[in-house]
Amino acid sequence: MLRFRCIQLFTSPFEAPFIQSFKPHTSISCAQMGSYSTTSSSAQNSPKLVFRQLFEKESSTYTYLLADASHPQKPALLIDPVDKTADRDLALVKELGLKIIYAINTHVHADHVTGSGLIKTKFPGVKSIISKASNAKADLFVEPGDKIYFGDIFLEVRATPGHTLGCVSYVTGDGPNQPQPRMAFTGDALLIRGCGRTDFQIFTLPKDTLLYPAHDYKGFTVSTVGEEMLYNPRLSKDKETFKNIMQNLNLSYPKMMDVAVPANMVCGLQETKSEAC
Ligand SMILES: N[C@@H](CCC(=O)N[C@@H](CSS)C(=O)NCC(=O)O)C(=O)O
Ligand SMILES: [Fe+2]
Repeated sequence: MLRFRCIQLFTSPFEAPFIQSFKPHTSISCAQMGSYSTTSSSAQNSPKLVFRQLFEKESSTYTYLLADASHPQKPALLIDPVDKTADRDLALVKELGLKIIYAINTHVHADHVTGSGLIKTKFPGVKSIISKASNAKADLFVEPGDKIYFGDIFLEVRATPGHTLGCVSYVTGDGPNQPQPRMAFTGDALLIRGCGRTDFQIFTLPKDTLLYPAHDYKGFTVSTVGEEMLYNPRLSKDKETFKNIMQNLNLSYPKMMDVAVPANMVCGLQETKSEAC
């Protein structure tokens, strides 16, 4: 049975929150690394993706900026913004002539405070998004299978459990006018040649899907599903070996844990509680 959910349908998807939910989950698809923009070759009016991979060095966090440059209003979103680099990211949004509409988190981070709340105080029209299952506060809650539109481009929400409660990945669409190859923003579920915890759902995506995690501790910037299936030293092992590796990581308690988690449950602005979310 197909269930369709649409939160606040306005004249165009980016002018207001526009999230569709299709159950059962329909398959999706987009770009490349660093500074990237692409136009689908098949249709003249197809969306043009603007893509930037941004880095916050204290927590080794990647923030991703995506926008639909073909749309007159150039709607943009940030995935996993960090409070310390929110101003830098917003300055880039302005320089590129984009309109930020969403601040999205893959999960409640333990190592840094999200920039969502801060971004919303500077741009009150921006909606924060996180998964419903995370139990964190936000303007919009997504579930696996939901589609988040910015202009004519969308991200599908994919459940990628294991790292934190309700942690999800955001995957670009595979519709006829969506940029190719697909891109998966994996949060901490899958790191390049590593993982925060496992997520085998990522490996059901096409092998040329570009993988963009929330962190990198070794200098990598992008990988593919095919590469990680072959060379990820954790996920290429059998289940027992994997369990053994993960039980013996001996990672230290994240320095920011006691500050970051409570703050990230309320959009990054703990003092003002829910108002900023
Ligand atoms: N030392 C850092 C925390 C490092 C850490 O625990 N990273 C997490 C992702 S952030 S929740 C992780 O899952 N790492 C996996 C790995 O293999 O490193 C700090 O103190 O902040
Ligand atoms: Fe994390």
